[in-house]
Amino acid sequence: MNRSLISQAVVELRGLTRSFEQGGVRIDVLRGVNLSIGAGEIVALLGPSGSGKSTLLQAVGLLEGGFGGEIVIAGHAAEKSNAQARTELRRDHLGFVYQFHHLLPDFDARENVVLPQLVAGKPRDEAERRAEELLTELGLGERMTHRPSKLSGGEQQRVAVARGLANRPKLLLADEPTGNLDEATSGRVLEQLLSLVREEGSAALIATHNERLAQRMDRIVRLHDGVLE
Ligand SMILES: Nc1ncnc2c1ncn2[C@@H]1O[C@H](COP(=O)(O)OP(=O)(O)OP(=O)(O)O)[C@@H](O)[C@H]1O
Repeated sequence: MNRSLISQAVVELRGLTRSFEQGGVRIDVLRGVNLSIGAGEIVALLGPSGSGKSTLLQAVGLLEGGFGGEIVIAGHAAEKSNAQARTELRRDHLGFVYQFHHLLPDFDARENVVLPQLVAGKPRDEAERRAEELLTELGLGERMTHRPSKLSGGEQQRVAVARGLANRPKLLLADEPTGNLDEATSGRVLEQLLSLVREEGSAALIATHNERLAQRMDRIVRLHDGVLE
């Protein structure tokens, strides 16, 4: 990676560790993970089941405590921040897409993309324009007023992608974002996610089991024995 990317890193992990107790046995899942992701860089996170991909994404997403080491988000030392500051870092810099869409069932597709923007303080008309632009880009122009239950699995995940990007995050975190879709749909949705993330200029860290699609990203990192290789 060149120097300009390092200086603009959206996330830097230094010596990240995490252990869990299972049945009285301590498991060291992350054993000193180092990672730097530059602005606009799309990184595939690979590793066998149980290797700690979700745990790593939770650390970067500032969703849980209990980690050792340093987590720097857009130049801010997150592991030293209090809960309020971490919430602000999450809101201002990070977007999320999960394996299961987690859309709000009582709201239509557009409103699901509008709501996080309102929470971030954007005026409603602007938030609606942004939601419509993203959903149209993802081929959901005709589906904006559908509730999640009236959408296919692939459509639901595309709405979740739009929601994850709605606040123009510097970094999109995606944990097997198409893991619950059949292979053909998964491929199409991941293609769309990648092209939209590129267009938007966000960086992304995407956990996936799909080696073929991982090859299309800027870089592949692999979790093995608790470290990245
Ligand atoms: N809250 C927890 N308490 C105890 N053990 C946990 C907890 N969260 C994760 N683990 C353990 O940490 C290890 C890594 O889990 P993680 O979900 O991060 O792996 P993963 O690579 O995302 O797996 P998969 O590809 O199957 O989703 C597993 O052994 C898991 O059982």
